[in-house]
Amino acid sequence: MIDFSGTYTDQYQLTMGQVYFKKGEAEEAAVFDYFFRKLPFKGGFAVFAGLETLLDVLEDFRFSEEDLNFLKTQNFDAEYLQYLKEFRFRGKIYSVKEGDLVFPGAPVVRVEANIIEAQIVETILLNLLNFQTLIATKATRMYIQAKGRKLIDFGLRRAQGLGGYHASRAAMIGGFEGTSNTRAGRDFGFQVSGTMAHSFIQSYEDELQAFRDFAESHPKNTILLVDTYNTLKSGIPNAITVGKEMESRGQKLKGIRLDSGDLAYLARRSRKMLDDAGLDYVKISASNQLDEHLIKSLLDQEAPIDIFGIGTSLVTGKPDAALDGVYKLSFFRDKPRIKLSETIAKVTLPHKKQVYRLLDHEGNFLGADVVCLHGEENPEMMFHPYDPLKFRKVADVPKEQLLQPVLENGKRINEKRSIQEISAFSKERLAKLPTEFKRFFNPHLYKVGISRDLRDERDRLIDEHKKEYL
Ligand SMILES: Nc1ncnc2c1ncn2[C@@H]1O[C@H](COP(=O)(O)OP(=O)(O)OP(=O)(O)O)[C@@H](O)[C@H]1O
Ligand SMILES: O=P(O)(O)OC[C@H]1O[C@H](OP(=O)(O)OP(=O)(O)O)[C@H](O)[C@@H]1O
Ligand SMILES: O=C(O)c1cccnc1
Repeated sequence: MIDFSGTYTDQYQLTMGQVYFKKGEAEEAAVFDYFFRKLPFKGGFAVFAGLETLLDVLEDFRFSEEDLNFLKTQNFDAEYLQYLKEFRFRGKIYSVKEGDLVFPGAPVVRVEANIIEAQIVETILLNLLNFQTLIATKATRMYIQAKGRKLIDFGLRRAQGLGGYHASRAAMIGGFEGTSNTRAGRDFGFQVSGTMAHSFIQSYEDELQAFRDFAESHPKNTILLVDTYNTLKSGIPNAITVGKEMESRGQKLKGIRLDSGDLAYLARRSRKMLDDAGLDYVKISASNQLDEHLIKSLLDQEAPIDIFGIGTSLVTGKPDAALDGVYKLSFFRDKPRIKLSETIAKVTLPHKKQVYRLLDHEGNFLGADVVCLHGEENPEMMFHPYDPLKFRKVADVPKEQLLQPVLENGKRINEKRSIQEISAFSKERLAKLPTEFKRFFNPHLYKVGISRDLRDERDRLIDEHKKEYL
């Protein structure tokens, strides 16, 4: 759908690449970590999404003729352009499983590749993972509040341009059951659904005829929009007339949609009118600037709404514009690397690393991940990343290893997982997270600590760098 060839990047990746190439360092091995620093939506968790999209892109990543012709105009050297012509991503990637819950400070993805390859894929990796993780997290927050009601993505028209395409994918991972986005349905294999716009009703002289024609044309999938003129005096009575006519033809009206006014009041009144007419099977759907807070509020008001249609707040991640995920070098030319910062929380963690999730004896999440050196089998202690007074013994706590190889020599190790599989897995993981991390207000802080060996290595490198400036 979108052409993700070589120029879909920040140009500094390519300019740095030329320097490595000219210095003969193209084959030097590097390790980068993808992680984020802050949970969006003041929430207690994030849902990792976008991995399969990234793997699709990386398996096929190359510079097209058009890319190379453009780069010729950007003052790159001819030999380097020849190198880019043959460029393939041949690296290895370790990752948390797509759909899993992830937390600030712990590596979510580790890229091991030669320095040029690892650098060139940075932008696309961040672009895909940051956005889909943000939207899958938002969708999951709505899924939790909807308590089993159906969620439909209506967002394409309100999305930030092409972002709507991947927003629909991420929404499905988060627990949406359908989308109005036909292209996303085509490409990702999930349910596409549609009701009708106000323009359709407006185009008729009377609402009833508009409803009748639609029902005749789409008898298996008729959801009537009832608020164009007057929901209770016109929309619902006309929907009941059409529902009855459909019954006489052996068909069933699927639903009605409320799109303005007091949705709780109107849903209650509509439900009663439909039930009294014997149309208790007709579903009530609601839309109009909804988000997780309004879904909660409507259900707290006991609004009998079966389906929520959500656009803007879902696909834009409102009110958080982006996930702040970053990609940092942790190992290069056989040496651990660190990035220093005035802010201690921003000092990066050196070395190839692994992440362990702490579990209770039933396999539920305890509420902490430990980042350690790759190869540490069972970290014994977990330290707060920068508060020396906070640590705990974790040697006897059951753990699971989160970073698993997913790509080797540029090719997937396992079969591509379907969205349905990823979404189901995500719900399994969500069920393992204690409720205090899922509440809206002041959720419990999920801890991400570091092992003793990793802490010592980081501190040693900080000292080493500091000495240079004494
Ligand atoms: N019972 C309710 N409790 C809380 N929020 C509600 C309730 N009913 C509707 N809302 C929300 O309140 C907002 C109302 O929006 P708005 O002021 O634009 O009214 P409207 O009904 O869309 O008006 P208009 O008739 O001009 O389209 C929407 O976000 C809607 O989802
Ligand atoms: O969560 P939201 O961003 O509100 O997205 C959903 C809205 O989009 C549509 O309205 P629109 O006015 O675009 O079209 P319409 O004429 O069909 O109502 C729909 O009727 C919802 O109100
Ligand atoms: O199918 C719908 O009802 C729909 C689709 C997109 C936006 N609003 C509504």
